[in-house]
Amino acid sequence: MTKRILVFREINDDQLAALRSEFQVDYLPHITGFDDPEVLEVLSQAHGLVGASLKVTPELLDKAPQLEAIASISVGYDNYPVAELTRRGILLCNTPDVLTETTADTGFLLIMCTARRATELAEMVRQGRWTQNVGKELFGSDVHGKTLGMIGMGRIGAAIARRGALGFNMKILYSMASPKPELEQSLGAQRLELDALLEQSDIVCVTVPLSAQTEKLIGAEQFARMKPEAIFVNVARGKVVDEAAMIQALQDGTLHAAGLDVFETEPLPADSPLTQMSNVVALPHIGSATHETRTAMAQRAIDNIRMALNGEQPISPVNGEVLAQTS
Ligand SMILES: NC(=O)C1=CN([C@@H]2O[C@H](COP(=O)(O)OP(=O)(O)OC[C@H]3O[C@@H](n4cnc5c(N)ncnc54)[C@H](O)[C@@H]3O)[C@@H](O)[C@H]2O)C=CC1
Ligand SMILES: O=C(O)C(=O)CO
Repeated sequence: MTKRILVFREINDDQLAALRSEFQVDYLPHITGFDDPEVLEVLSQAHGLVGASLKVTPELLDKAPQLEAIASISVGYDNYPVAELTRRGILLCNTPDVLTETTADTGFLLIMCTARRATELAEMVRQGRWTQNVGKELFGSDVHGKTLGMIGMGRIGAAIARRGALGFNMKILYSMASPKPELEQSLGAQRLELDALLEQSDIVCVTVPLSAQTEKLIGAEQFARMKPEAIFVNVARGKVVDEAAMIQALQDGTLHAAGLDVFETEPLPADSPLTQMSNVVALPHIGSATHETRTAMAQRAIDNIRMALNGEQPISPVNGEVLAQTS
């Protein structure tokens, strides 16, 4: 029997053709949810799912009785009920590593744009408002030589820290439960408790996954601890931050500026105050969005789903316990 896969994120034509040579593929790259009756019909027959950015709930799994595996085109897997998938013997795979450097580039892009006020000033030029030499009131702040505090020092965190230490001569602080001796050695990184990191950093950058433990990890109390001239950057997940508290801190000057790729609600509602603040650089969740990296992520997901549905060990399983159950 040919297995059936629902693909709900755009992939390249050659990748789709390769999948179609082996599986029956329902290609619905533009759906924004699974509620549509036509989508539910496809879901009820699907053995595999390949996609990203849509919430999969336990209730939805009830409507997908054939489901054997999900290959997310993302490294973050907060959209999936992992314990429930494991309980049902459904394998979940993600795309670590292939997006690390591109997402770190985005993190550094946000650091640079926010510190140097690049988007705000580029907008001034575009609108024909550059009528005199830029004076003090529009100066930014240096990035090189400053202190970069990493909340989360995994793959992406370490790649941002490496850019900071080796390219910009920055002092690196990080907060994590366990030390990273190789980064302390190679980057001179120093591990601190979160509060001390917040108090000492010029730039605070979040790269932790969203989980029950990290939801709203950064709120009013944490913003209050930061230096008044501090810049806050989030390339992880919006819900790691108490967004209302961040907006308040930006409005009352407790927080100097923020560079954000991720938000509590995405797409960011047009009436969010964040869209109007000159001290905010807001990007539409483009951490990994380059041609090269999105192609590599889709390929990893395709390899994962092929292997999973053919009973082989996929490259990057999240809930490997499922494999142990079936072997
Ligand atoms: N903006 C974007 O487009 C993208 C966002 N992401 C987000 O970035 C996250 C991180 O990705 P990777 O670096 O590949 O994951 P990773 O698993 O390599 O790194 C995350 C690190 O955070 C640490 N951590 C967890 N809780 C912590 C806490 N409370 N305090 C300090 N450290 C903590 C973990 O121990 C781990 O070392 C993803 O889960 C995803 O949510 C990833 C790719 C693109
Ligand atoms: O991979 C992820 O987790 C993303 O957010 C998008 O690349």
